[in-house]
This record gives sequence, C-alpha cells and structure tokens, in this order.
Amino acid sequence: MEKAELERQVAAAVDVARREVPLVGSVTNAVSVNFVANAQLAAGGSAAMVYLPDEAEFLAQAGGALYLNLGTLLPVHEETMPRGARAMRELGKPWVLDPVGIGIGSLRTGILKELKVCKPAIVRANASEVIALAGLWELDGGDVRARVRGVDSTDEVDAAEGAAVALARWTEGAVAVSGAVDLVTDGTVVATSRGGSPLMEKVTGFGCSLGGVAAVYAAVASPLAAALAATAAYNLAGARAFARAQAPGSFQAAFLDELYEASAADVAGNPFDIREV
Ligand SMILES: Nc1ncnc2c1ncn2[C@@H]1O[C@H](COP(=O)(O)OP(=O)(O)OP(=O)(O)O)[C@@H](O)[C@H]1O
Ligand SMILES: Cc1ncsc1CCO
Ligand SMILES: [Mg+2]
Repeated sequence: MEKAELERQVAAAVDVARREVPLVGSVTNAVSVNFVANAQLAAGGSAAMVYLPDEAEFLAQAGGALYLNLGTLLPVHEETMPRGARAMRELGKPWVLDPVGIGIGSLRTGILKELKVCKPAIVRANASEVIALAGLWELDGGDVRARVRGVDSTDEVDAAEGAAVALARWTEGAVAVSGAVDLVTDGTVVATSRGGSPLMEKVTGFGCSLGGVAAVYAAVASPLAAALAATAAYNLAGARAFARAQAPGSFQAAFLDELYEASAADVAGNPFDIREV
C-alpha cells in the first residue's frame, strides 16, 4: 500500500464518520465509560453504552461497529462480550477489542479465549497487552507471561511488533499498539505514528477512548485506515491539547476540544511512517 493512498483513506474515515454519524455500541469499563462516549461523539459517532447481553446484540444489529473493553469485568460480561462479538461476526460487521488487564483473573482469561474465533476487526491495546493476547491465542510473538502490571504497560511498543503482526494476520484485521510512538499494522504493512503527550499516561482512559474512536472509524473505513485514523487523531489532538494545558484535568478537556476540532486533512497529515512486513 502506498503512503498517499493510506493518507487518503485516513482522511476519508474522519470525514465520513462526521457526515454519517455511525451508531457504535460499547461494552466498556466503569472507570472511563464517560470519556469513551465523549471521545466517540467528538469524532462524529453516536455512542451507546450497555451491559446486558440482549442489549449488546441489539446494538450489533442496529450499529455500524461494536466496542468491547474488558477493563472492569462483572459476571454479566461473561455472556455479554461473547454474544456481542458473535453477533458482529455473523453479521460481517467490525468490532474492536481492548483486552485491558489481560492476565488478572480467570473470568478475563476465559472470555478472551472465547473471543479468538470472533476475530476483532481491530485490537487496540498497549504493548504488554498485545504480547499477552498473542500468547493467550497461541500466536507468534506472544507470551502469556508478558509483564502486564494491572492495566499499564511495562513493555515498549517495538517489542510488540511481532505479536501485533501475528494478531492482525489471524484476525485479517488491524492491530493498534499504543505508547509514546504508536504502531498500527494489518499484517502486511506497519505504520508508526508520532505525537501525543506524556500527560496522556496521567489521565485514565486515553487508551480506552482511543479504542472507542477506532470503532467509530471502523464503521466507515477498513480496519487499517480506521486504526490509523484513530491513532493519528489522538496524536494530533494530544499534542495540540498540551500546547493549551499542562496538567491532567484541563489537559483532558482541551484534548476533547482538539479532537472535536481536528479536520480530516489535519489527522491525515499527522506524521507517520509506513513499511512492509
Ligand atoms: N509518552 C507518551 N507520549 C505521547 N503519547 C502517549 C504517551 N503515552 C501514551 N500516549 C498516547 O496515549 C494514548 C493511550 O495510550 P496508552 O498506551 O497510555 O494506553 P493504555 O495504557 O491502554 O491507556 P488506558 O488503559 O489508561 O486507557 C495513545 O494515543 C498514545 O499515543
Ligand atoms: C484504571 C483502570 N482499571 C481497570 S480499567 C481502567 C481504565 C484504564 O484501562
Ligand atoms: Mg488500556
């Protein structure tokens, strides 16, 4: 894929999302559910957050994409997550997985194992979670003992490239690995995207909301274009927000404003490199 073609697709994802306002259902964690919904709205989507199995299936039918984030699991999620993902798979629609906290407990492990065959269009996670998920799904580059410490990453993004490529080849979708520099791959090309701010690690839910925004773009674009569009939008808005606010609370508010105000050309023009793998 040519870089210019990918830039064109990224710009189209941002533009079409704003014009079509796709409905995106989310089953996400209690910590950042509000931030996820607000980021999805800022990117042009229509957000709906649910917990119950039949409601996830309803949103699978009604929406353009579904976002599943395992951050704060409750017993009900044991049914809701696989039923939502299966519905999307059967409908041939994209869904996005954030395997937050992979390795913490047996419910999480059980749900994540079940989700393998449902093949998420996009896996969005930090480096440690990507390595651990590839390990759990027995793919190259994976390691179930990856140093996931709670929900924060202890690995560098580069170390997760092999796992990310293997995951993308399994799902035939895309994987977005977040960190100081972000890596996005569809298993044939690897794109690295720069920008953002270290303050994004000092506000919870930047990764979660990035996944939610990737789902908005996935409703209107290919997995690779959607994953890169969300990643680039976050790097652009994060850098611009830091120019306006240098402490966590005001930074988060400035970020939402910048995400809302970023044009398709701005997002597509945020610096990235691309190479074949
Ligand atoms: N040091 C950094 N410099 C620039 N941007 C960063 C930095 N760390 C994280 N980011 C950005 O923050 C966003 C979230 O990435 P991060 O790796 O912190 O996700 P996460 O650990 O899953 O977050 P959470 O679990 O709190 O939602 C991404 O857009 C990423 O580019
Ligand atoms: C802090 C935290 N704990 C579970 S989910 C979550 C949000 C960031 O992933
Ligand atoms: Mg996370």
